[in-house]
Amino acid sequence: MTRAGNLSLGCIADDYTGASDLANTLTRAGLRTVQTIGVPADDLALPEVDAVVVSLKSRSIEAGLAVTRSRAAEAWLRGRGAKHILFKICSTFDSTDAGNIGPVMDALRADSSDAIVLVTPAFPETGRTVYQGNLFVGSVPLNESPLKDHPLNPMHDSNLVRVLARQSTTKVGLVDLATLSRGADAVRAKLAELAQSGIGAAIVDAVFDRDLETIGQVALDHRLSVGASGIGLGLARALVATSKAKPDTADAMLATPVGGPAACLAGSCSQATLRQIANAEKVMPVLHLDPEQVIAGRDEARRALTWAKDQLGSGPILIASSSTPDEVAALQSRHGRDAAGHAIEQAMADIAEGLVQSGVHRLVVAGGETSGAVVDRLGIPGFLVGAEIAAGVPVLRAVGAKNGEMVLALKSGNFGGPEFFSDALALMT
Ligand SMILES: Nc1ncnc2c1ncn2[C@@H]1O[C@H](COP(=O)(O)OP(=O)(O)OP(=O)(O)O)[C@@H](O)[C@H]1O
Ligand SMILES: O=C(O)[C@@H](O)C(=O)CO
Repeated sequence: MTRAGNLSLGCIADDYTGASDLANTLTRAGLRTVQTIGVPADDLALPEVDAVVVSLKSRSIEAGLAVTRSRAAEAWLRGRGAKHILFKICSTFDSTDAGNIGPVMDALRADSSDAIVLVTPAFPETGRTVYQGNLFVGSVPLNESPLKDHPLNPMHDSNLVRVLARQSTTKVGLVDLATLSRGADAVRAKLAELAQSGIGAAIVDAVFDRDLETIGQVALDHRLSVGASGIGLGLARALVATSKAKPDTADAMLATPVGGPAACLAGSCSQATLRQIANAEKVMPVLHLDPEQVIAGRDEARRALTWAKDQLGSGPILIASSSTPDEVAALQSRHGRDAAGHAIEQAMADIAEGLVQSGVHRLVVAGGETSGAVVDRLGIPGFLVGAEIAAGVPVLRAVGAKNGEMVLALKSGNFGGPEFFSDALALMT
């Protein structure tokens, strides 16, 4: 292992599951990639890589703090030679009018001196496409998708030009699909025209991977871009095509099994996760936390750990806090959105810590904020990217962890097929 040196690509992800989604995409496209948790300490030994994804937990924190943390990550990545930085946001543009996509983009743009920033959350492999600036989740606009009921950032507007303009100090424009279809030079010309008229950020339409390839080529002319794994794919393909990075796979680094008991934790309340939990009930013991009791104190986490210790010898288990949108809304109206979310995240972190102390070294976590709380508590500094469980969700091998060898899967709430928990455990040997 050597220190990461001359990076082709530096990435700052606003949550941990999003970071592993991006690290997965970059790895599959041929970039040797490592995911770090927070800005790495100087003595963290990292393998020789093309890309580093610094995972932050900055999606739902106060905007000023998100800016400060993102800038610290930016400084570290630029210091390792990264010429281009991708600020990785959620493919469903998770944010509020207070941020944090706009404020972080504005700060990183000021640092990069780019006249205009390309922004696209499109990730066609998972059904996220952008047309005329409107984000679609599968066949429906964002504001009609399950994201309208998100516990932390309900999305009520699918027009990203408007959404981003409300959060940013710059004017926001659009590069539409018709321009994209005319190729990289047409996109360059459109961006120059927008920049000329004082527009500092452009939502870029993308429906197919070929659109992302065009966007990736153009983005490399700039020092900063903003988007989800789709633009990561475009950037990676452009870097590999121009031989700025060597095609490789991380599989060789990840060969040795970890073994031992396995557990799953679900804090995501997305429709996809609720369905995956229902299916897991058929194949493993599932404990549903009582969210009221979680908020009342730490006894609920202790109850869950006692239950888990009795079960772990017989096979994998799942512990879930997840509830339906109506139940989430009722809990939030009694306790406040942030207080409820924070208490449940900390209970999940308590449970994860107890599970690892009981010998669990294979852990699946569903939900970005939930994964952030868990990984922080376990003190894991970084991950190598292994096999792909589902689009956007790889097996992760911890590096430099104080708890010894561990494999994890950090699942974005909306990702994975109906049998995700079993699919993950089958690959996490
Ligand atoms: N029963 C519940 N009632 C209210 N809030 C809950 C409940 N269960 C979990 N939460 C909170 O809801 C939030 C879920 O966010 P999280 O990021 O973990 O999942 P997600 O948004 O579905 O995933 P992603 O960000 O990857 O799309 C967390 O703050 C979690 O603590
Ligand atoms: O882009 C996505 O949808 C995911 O990587 C994510 O960030 C969800 O939290």
